[in-house]
Amino acid sequence: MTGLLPVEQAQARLFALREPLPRQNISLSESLGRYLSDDVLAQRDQPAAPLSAMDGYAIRFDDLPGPWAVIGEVAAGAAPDRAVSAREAMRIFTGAMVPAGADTVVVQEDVAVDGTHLRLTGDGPGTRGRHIRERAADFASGECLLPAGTRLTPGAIAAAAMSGAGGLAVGTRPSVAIMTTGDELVQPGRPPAPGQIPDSNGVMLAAMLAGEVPEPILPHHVRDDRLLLSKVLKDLARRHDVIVTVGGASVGDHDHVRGAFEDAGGHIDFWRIAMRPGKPLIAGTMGDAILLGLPGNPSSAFVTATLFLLPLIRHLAGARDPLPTVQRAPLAEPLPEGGTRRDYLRARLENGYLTPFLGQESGLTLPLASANSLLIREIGAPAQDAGAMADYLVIA
Ligand SMILES: Nc1nc2c(c(=O)[nH]1)N[C@H]1C(S)=C(S)[C@@H](COP(=O)(O)OP(=O)(O)OC[C@H]3O[C@@H](n4cnc5c(N)ncnc54)[C@H](O)[C@@H]3O)O[C@H]1N2
Ligand code: MOO
Repeated sequence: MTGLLPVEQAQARLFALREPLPRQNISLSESLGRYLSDDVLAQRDQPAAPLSAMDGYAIRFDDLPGPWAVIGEVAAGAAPDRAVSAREAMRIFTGAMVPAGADTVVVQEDVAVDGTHLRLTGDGPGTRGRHIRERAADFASGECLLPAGTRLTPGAIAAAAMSGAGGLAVGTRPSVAIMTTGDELVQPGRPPAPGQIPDSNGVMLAAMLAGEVPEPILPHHVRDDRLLLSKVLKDLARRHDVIVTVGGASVGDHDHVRGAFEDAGGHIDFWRIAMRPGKPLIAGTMGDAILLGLPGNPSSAFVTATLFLLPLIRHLAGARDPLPTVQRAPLAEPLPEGGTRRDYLRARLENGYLTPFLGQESGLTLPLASANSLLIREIGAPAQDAGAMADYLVIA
């Protein structure tokens, strides 16, 4: 089929429509899901001094098997008030600084103490340095812990906090509007008249974006009226960085999104992608706003949102790797030859094997509820046997 843009080219053109948004400073508690503007460099060694990993006694390994005189105590958060000399031990707790002179911790389960007299009753530490967290074992000052563009997960936020940061510079999140189109749509929960269906794409897209935008998005619905669509698009373009439309992207007499967008002064950058589902995808700009026009079929909307909408939002928010990661797994069953567009088959990865669903029509909604993968079939790919390796994207 001619005139269809390959997926990677379309993604590159989409990202080229606008630079990532400016940076902003935020606190760590607000940073979940944001993308770092700068590398996070450690401002300190972690730990900054050798620490005990257990509750017990700090000793010199060479003094084993004891006995020892207990000369004092050190708890987490305090500095030891003296060093440990030959045949001396200091009571120590998990996370406490190891006193100078000591090089090993013997756990309290392995000793008996009587006043200040300490003796070994168990196996003891075995090796020098046992139960001690060495200085900088986690990371050293100056080390790059998280490169710019990293998504802040709970673990990454913990590393940033431990590095000494109290806040972070991250990319601003784009403001996104979702607009559903189609006279056949009724709000979920309302009874559809003959010929009508519930609007499932609006809530689906809002849910897909939930981790990337500050507030839940309430979709706008607009009838198949070119003039009205044009007015709404113009208004949304003034107020948002990204307008996502769904439906009306194809060639039917009631498919008005491209026309209405141009009427409103928008410029279409590309239309139609060599993918199935999702062929009629539209991308364009109006001022600084980007239009992403998704096809209306539920599976087409889902797949194009996975491959274009979420990556665009991540790109604008400063992500280093905005695209979904391609994984590989063996097929549970044989696959026929690939077609003339790249296929993204709704599939399930179970026990390490990929099974595409029987129903791949893009109008189906139910497969989206049970799919956890999109199995990728390249244009014209040869037929494959069960067990052959295939590319897929994780979607759940
Ligand atoms: N003659 C041609 N017809 C079609 C072509 C083509 O190349 N030539 N392309 C087909 C392909 S591929 C797709 S995909 C669809 C996309 O069409 P639109 O983006 O214009 O979408 P609509 O026609 O508005 O709707 C398609 C389908 O999806 C349902 N829909 C729409 N919005 C929602 C929603 N918010 N929630 C749930 N379902 C929705 C709508 O009722 C239709 O059934 O065009 C093919 N046609
Ligand atoms: O592109 Mo459509 O999504 O093939 O049905």
